[in-house]
Amino acid sequence: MFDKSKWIRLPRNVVVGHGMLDELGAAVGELYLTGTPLIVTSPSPNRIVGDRVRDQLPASETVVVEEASFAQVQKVIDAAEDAEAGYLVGLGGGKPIDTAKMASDELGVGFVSVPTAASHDGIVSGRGSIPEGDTRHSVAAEPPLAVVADTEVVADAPWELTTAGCADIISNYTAVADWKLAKRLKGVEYSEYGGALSQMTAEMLVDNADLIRPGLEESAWIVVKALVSSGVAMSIAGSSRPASGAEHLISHQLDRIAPGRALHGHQVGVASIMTAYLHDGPGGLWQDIRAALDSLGAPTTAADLDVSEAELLEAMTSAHEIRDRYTVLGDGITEKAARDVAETTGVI
Ligand SMILES: NC(=O)C1=CN([C@@H]2O[C@H](COP(=O)(O)OP(=O)(O)OC[C@H]3O[C@@H](n4cnc5c(N)ncnc54)[C@H](OP(=O)(O)O)[C@@H]3O)[C@@H](O)[C@H]2O)C=CC1
Ligand SMILES: O=C(CO)COP(=O)(O)O
Ligand SMILES: [Zn+2]
Repeated sequence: MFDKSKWIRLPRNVVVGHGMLDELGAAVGELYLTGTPLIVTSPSPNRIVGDRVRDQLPASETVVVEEASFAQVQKVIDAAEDAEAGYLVGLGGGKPIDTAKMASDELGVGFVSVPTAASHDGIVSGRGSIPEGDTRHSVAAEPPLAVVADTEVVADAPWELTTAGCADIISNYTAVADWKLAKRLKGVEYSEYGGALSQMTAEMLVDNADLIRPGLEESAWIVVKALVSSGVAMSIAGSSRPASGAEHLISHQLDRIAPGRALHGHQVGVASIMTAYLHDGPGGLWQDIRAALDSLGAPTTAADLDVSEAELLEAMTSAHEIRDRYTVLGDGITEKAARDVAETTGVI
C-alpha cells in the first residue's frame, strides 16, 4: 500500500481572479473528468452563484448541505451514488468544500474546489475537517484537482469571513515556530520548503495588512493567493504542520468547549497571539500578530470570540491532549501560566 503522505499532491489548475467563475467549465474540461458533476453547496453560495456554476457545468446535479457533519457527508455520498457522479464540485465556504472533499475521498472520485469565501486554508488543502465527534482537527483527504476562486464573489462575501482567512494565515508564524521546536526537542521530521513557504505566506499577509480592506477585490486576491500558498505548504509537508501548531490545538479545544461561537480563523488568530508570547516572551512577535489582527478588524480578545475566561483557560490547559503533536504547550501548561499569558497579551 502506498503512503500518499510522502507524495506532494497539488491541484492541477488554480484559477484566481475577477470573473473567473466563468472559466470554471474550461478549467474542469482540462482535467478530462467524465460522468455527471455533482455540485455540493450550501444555501447562500447556491443562491448567489449556483446558476452561474450550473451554466458552466451542463447536466450537473446539486446537493445542498446545511451543516458540516458526518450525516451531511453521507447525504452527499448517497446523492453522488444516485447521480452516478463522476466528480464533485465543492461550492461555497469551508462547510460545503470540506463535505465534498470528505465525500469524494470516500467515493474515490475527484473534486474541484470553488470557494466563495476566503475563510481558511482548507479551501485549497488536502486536509479535510468535519468538526464533530472526537476528532476536531483535519485528517488527510484528497486535495482538489482544481481551485477556481472568483475574487469578485469572494470580495462580496461577509468581511468577517475574509478576516478569519487572514488570521488563519497569520497563525502560520506560530505553527512554524512549533514545528521547529518539535524538530529540535523531539526529532520530528521538518520540511525546510514547507516551513519556509508557510512562514513567507504569513509575512506577506502581514506586510500587506494595510491593503486588505472590506469590499476591495485586490484584498480578496491577496488573501486567496495566501490561502493557496498555505495549502501548498501543507501538501509539501504531507501534514498540516506548516499551518497548525498550538494555536490550532487551542482552537480545536474551543470547538469542543464552546462550539459555534467564533470562526476557526478568528480562534486560531487569538490563540496565536498567546502562543507567540509563549515562544518569544515579552516584546516579541506576539505584538506584531496582535497589531496585524487589530488592523484587519479581526478578534484579539476572548470576549471578541464570545468565549469566557474560564472556557479559554480550560482550552489552553487541555489543548495538548487532543493530538500527538508536540508544540510550545509541551505536556501541558498550568492554569496560572495560561492566565498569565492571557492577561499579559490582553486576551483576557
Ligand atoms: N480543512 C481544513 O483545514 C479546515 C476546514 N474547516 C471546515 O470549514 C468549515 C467552516 O468554514 P466556513 O467557511 O467558516 O463555513 P461555511 O461554509 O459555513 O461559511 C460560513 C458562512 O458564510 C456563508 N457564505 C459563504 N460564502 C458566502 C458568500 N459568498 N456570500 C455570503 N455568504 C457566504 C455561509 O452561508 P450558508 O451557510 O447560508 O450557505 C455560512 O453562513 C468547518 O465547518 C469545517 O468543516 C474549518 C477549518 C479548517
Ligand atoms: O486549519 C488547518 C490549517 O490552517 C488544519 O489544521 P488542523 O490539522 O489542526 O485541523
Ligand atoms: Zn486553520
